[in-house]
Amino acid sequence: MKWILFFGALIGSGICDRETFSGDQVLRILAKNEKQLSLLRDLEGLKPQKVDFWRGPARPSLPVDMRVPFSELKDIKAYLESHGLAYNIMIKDIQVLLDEEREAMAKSRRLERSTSSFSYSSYHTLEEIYTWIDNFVTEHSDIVSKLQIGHSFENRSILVLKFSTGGSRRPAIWIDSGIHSREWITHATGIWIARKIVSEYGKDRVITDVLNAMDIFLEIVSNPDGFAYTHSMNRLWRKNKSSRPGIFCIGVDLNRNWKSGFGGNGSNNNPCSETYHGPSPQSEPEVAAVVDFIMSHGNVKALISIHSYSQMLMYPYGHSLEPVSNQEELYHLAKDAVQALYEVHGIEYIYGSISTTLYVASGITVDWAYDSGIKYSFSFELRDTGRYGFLLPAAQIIPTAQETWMAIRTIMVHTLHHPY
Ligand SMILES: CC(C)C[C@H](C(=O)O)[C@H](C)S
Ligand SMILES: [Zn+2]
Repeated sequence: MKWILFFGALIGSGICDRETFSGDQVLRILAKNEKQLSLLRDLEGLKPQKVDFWRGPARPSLPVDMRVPFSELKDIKAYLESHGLAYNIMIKDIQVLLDEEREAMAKSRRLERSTSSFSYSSYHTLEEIYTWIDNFVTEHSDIVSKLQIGHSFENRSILVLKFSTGGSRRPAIWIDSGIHSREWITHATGIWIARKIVSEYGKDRVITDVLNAMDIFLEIVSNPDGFAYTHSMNRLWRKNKSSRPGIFCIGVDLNRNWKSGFGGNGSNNNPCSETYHGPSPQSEPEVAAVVDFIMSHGNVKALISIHSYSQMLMYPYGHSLEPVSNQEELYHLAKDAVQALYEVHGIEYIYGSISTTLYVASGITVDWAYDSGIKYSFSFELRDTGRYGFLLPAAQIIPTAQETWMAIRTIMVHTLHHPY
């Protein structure tokens, strides 16, 4: 009984309230050389957290975006200045953007309730997305079904939409979004793409051909625990919510927990790091569920894993600078996909292999997919390039989804025309 009173008091006292970010800033730093990059890396994974990399230290030519808590701002700016690290302020006060985002969501929710229609140009909670999935599947039961491929660490269902016009174990395309929970634009894009697939079947020759020959699997919320947490407690949470005895910090970076290159450079064995790889490959139920599903399906021919932000389209490897065997093909396919994306709203993406375009990252989804025989494996980094970062305004959801769709469509049709 005592414990209930204690925890009740704790919650009542606001100690367990949602994290706020008043006065927190996102600094963009241009490191001139490797030494300066390592000075930035030294700030990673400290407890209490001194900085949160939104775009981690990669190469001198790529800017580093770093969220700095208000309480650390003075010290961190002094540290940067003392080491000759030039920076500018990308976001002056994170909480202002968060308040605007929450206000927009509340307004949209009121409208949705009154019109009982789902707004594709708004962000939604986990419960709203799961309800939408059930309604969507009911409405399009001729072509869509809902699969539960497992449960998250906190025992939430892990759901996948299957788009199929028949056959059995047809060659398939896998798309996932939301593996990093704070990348809200990816879930919203996934929802829009689901509706686009059903609306284009029978209209768009390309999509009709794809779905007459292949199945599409779409996992919109790949990290349900983390996503729920971004709504309830910490909007900027990236990892899952797993905890283990004796480990002080919560969560594993689900995009470092895959077998290929596990534990290598570009992942961290510090549980307090945002890129903590976990105790072993596939230790996390959210990753193990996808591995089991794809391996037992055995006929997935393309995998697309959607992240934000930076406006990049990349292919393996992340864990190595070595080119993959069909690098030429992936390069040209990425080029065509990025061109198709550009033609929608004039948004420019860069493209190439992960390790040479962004940074070395080990234990990532697309490296595992490629090494498991899925030769058309891509990772998207959606909008923007840092003006809003993970806090992309909802007004950009539909334009982002429209352009991303054209790139994904390009990859799908290439996969259809190049069976293997
Ligand atoms: C393919 C990888 C490198 C994606 C990347 C990450 O997981 O760090 C995003 C920046 S979140
Ligand atoms: Zn990500």
